[in-house]
Amino acid sequence: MFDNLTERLSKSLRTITGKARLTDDNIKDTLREVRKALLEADVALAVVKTFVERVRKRAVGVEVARSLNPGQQFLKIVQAELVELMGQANESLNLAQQPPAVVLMAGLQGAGKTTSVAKLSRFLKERQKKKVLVVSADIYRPAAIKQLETLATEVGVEFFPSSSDQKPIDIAQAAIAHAKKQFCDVVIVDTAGRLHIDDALMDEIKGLHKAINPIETLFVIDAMIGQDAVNTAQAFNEALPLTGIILTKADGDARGGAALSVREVTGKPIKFLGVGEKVDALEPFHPDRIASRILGMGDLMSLIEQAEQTIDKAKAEKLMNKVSKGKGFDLEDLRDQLQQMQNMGGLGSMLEKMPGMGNVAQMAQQADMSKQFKQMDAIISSMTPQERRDPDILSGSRKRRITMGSGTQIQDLNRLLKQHKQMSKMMKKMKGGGMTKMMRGLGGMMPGGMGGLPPGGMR
Ligand SMILES: Nc1nc2c(ncn2[C@@H]2O[C@H](COP(=O)(O)OP(=O)(O)OP(=O)(O)O)[C@@H](O)[C@H]2O)c(=O)[nH]1
Repeated sequence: MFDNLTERLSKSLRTITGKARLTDDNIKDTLREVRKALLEADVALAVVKTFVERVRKRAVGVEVARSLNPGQQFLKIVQAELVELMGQANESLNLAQQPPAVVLMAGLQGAGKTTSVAKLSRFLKERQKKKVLVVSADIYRPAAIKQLETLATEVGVEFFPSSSDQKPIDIAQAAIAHAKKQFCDVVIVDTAGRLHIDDALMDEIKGLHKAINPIETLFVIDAMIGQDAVNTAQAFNEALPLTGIILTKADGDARGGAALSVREVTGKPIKFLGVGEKVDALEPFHPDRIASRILGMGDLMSLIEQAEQTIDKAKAEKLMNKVSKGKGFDLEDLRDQLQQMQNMGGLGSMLEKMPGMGNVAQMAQQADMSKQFKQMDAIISSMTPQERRDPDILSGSRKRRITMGSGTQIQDLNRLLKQHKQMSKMMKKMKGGGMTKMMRGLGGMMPGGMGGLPPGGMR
C-alpha cells in the first residue's frame, strides 16, 4: 500500500542525508518534498500541514546526536511524528466486560464489513480463544445474511440466523440474548452498508447502537477511497461514538493516505488492517511498525509474528533436526518452504516487510512470483521420491522426463536446482530452522537489531 509514498519519501530524505548540519534551509527544502509526497499519497491537506509543522518544530535546533548523521536524525524525527500521527501504541479491542462483549460494525457499502466480521471472529477465536457469535442486521441485501453465514462456517464460529423481514434492533437483541445463554464471549453485529452518508440508514445504526450499547463500535473503511476517507470517517465519527477503525484493502494499490489521515481527523485508533480477501488476511495495526514500513525500514516484527502463526512448527522442527544432523536440505523440503511462503501471502508480501526491500517486493509482485512457485512445485512433483532426496542423480534423460511431465523447459529445471543448492548452503550455515530463523537472522542484522527489539525501532 505504501510503495509510492515510501519511494517518494526516501528520495526526499536522501537530499538531507549528505548534509553536515540540519539548518533552517535544508529542513525547509526537505519538508517541501515530504509535503508533496504526503499529498500525492492522498493524505488530507490539514493533516499534512499539521504533520509538516510538527516535524519542522522538532527538527529546527535539534542537537544532532553524535552517533547519527543529520539525515538519520531527521528520519528519526519523521518516524516519531508518523507514529504520533497514527496513534501511539497498538490499541487492541476492549472486550473486558460481563460477557458477551458486543462489537458493532459500521461502514459504507462494499468497504469490507462482512469480510472483516469473519476475519475478526477468526482472529478472536484463534488468537484469543474467544467463543464468538456473529449476526447480520443487514435486512436490505438478502445476500448479505447468506454471505455472513458462509463465512462464519468457513472460520468455524457460531452464526445467528436472521431474515430480511425482521427489524435490525430485534435481530441484534435476539442474538445477544442467545449468546448469553450459550456463554459466548463476543457477539459481532454486522450492519447494512451505506452507498453514501444516508440519513435514514445513519438513524438506523444510531438507534441500533443505542439499543445494544456495544463496547466496541468499529468503523470499517476502504483504504482505496483516498481523499474521501476523511469525509466519510468524519461523518461516521459524528454520528456514532466510534471506538476504533478497521482499514481494509491495505493490500491493494491504495496510496496509504487514509492510514495517515483517519486517526488524526477522528481521534480514533486504527485497530486492524485488512490485507487480502481471505479470512486470515487481518493484521493488528501497529503504528510504529507501519511508520517503519513507510520509511522503507521494513516491518520485521510483523513478518516474524506472521511466520510464527503460519509456519507448521512440527515440520520446521523436523527440518531443523534433519539439517543439524548433517542431512541435506532436499527438494521435498524446498517444496514445503515454498508452500509456507505462499501461505504467508507470497514472496511479494514478505519482501514488503523487509527493510529496504520495498522495490524488490514490487518487482516480485509484477513478475508474479506465484506463477514461478507453481512451476517449481510442478517440477518437484514430477520427480520420484529418490530424485527429490538426491537431485545429484538427475541425468539428462531423467531431466527430460521431468520437464515433459511438468510442462516446463530444461532451463526452468536447472534454475530450480541452482536455487535449491543455494538454499541448501544457507540452511547448512544456519543449521536448519527454516524461515523463522532466517528472518530472526535478518532482524539481527538490522541497525540496532530491530528484530530483537520491542516494536519501536529507532525511538
Ligand atoms: N483485497 C482485499 N479485498 C477485500 C478486503 N476486505 C474486503 N475485501 C473485498 O471487498 C469486497 C466487499 O466486501 P464485503 O465484506 O462484502 O463488504 P461489505 O462492507 O460487507 O458490503 P455490504 O454488505 O454491501 O455493505 C469483497 O469482494 C471482499 O472480498 C481486504 O482487506 N483486501
